[in-house]
Amino acid sequence: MTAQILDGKATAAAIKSDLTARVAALKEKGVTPGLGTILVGDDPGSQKYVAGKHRDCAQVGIASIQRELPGTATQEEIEAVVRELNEDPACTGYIVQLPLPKGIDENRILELMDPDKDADGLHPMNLGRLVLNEPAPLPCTPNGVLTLLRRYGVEIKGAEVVVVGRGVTIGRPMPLLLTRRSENATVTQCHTGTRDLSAHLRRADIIVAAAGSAHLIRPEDVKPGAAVLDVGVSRNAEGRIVGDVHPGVAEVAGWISPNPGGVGPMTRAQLLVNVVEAAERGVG
Ligand SMILES: Nc1nc(=O)c2c([nH]1)NC[C@@H]1CN(c3ccc(C(=O)N[C@@H](CCC(=O)O)C(=O)O)cc3)C=[N+]21
Repeated sequence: MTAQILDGKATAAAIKSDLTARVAALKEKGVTPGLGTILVGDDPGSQKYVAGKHRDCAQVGIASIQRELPGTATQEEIEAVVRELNEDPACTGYIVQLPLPKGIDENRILELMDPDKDADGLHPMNLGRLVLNEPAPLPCTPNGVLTLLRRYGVEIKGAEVVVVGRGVTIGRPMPLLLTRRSENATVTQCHTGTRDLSAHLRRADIIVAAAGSAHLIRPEDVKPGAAVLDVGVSRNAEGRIVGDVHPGVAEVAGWISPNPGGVGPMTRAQLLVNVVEAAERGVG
């Protein structure tokens, strides 16, 4: 058996085409959504991701606001740019590209953001709203995973889901999304302190691998027919992306998300969704 591909690139393209029409409708009402990005330092990976986000914006008609600071920027200098975007009416949503340089208090920066302009869904107010089941912009990567599963008809209701990882962007919010009444999955969260990871994985109908550990998920760990989402990003000696999922898993799984071409493009698409929804709330 060879797994069906959960094609994030194609799904993101479909989402962007839907958003293009919604942005055009907003513009007719006199509202142009604008995505801001704050990038600190010159990490080539971060530069590439941010450039991709602005390319997406151009495709769907969202205005781009780019702020770049040197890696030597102080806490106060970054906070001044956050305040500026909070005040800027042309900026309807923005992100602070993570990670920030060593010595910068990341959480303080996030807390300073206007939660209504939080395009990532990572502001503590919005994470709190998610816990409380209140409407909030959803964290982009977990929401991208969910959208991909829905798009391909993977049964989530009643499914045993294993989330591997407990990072703030994926591991921690993912179970919150999956256990809402609208999803009704049963979730096990595994991490580096898990005693027998394979035992948990082998029972899973859906695996969300967000550990950042190259080829952690091996074919013998996967129940035949399971859906496997590869969220991890490591790089090999040549600088190529290596995911958390061993290539042999494709022979066992029922569905698999490629990496690259899976969850990454979905993350970017959900970011645009958050920006457009925030602008629509402003209009409606
Ligand atoms: N505030 C903040 N928000 C983020 O959403 C955020 C962040 N900080 N910091 C870093 C991570 C990483 N991230 C990715 C987004 C898209 C791809 C993506 O589109 N990847 C392509 C390939 C890109 C390549 O070839 O390098 C793919 O998977 O097909 C990857 C990674 C968002 N992040």
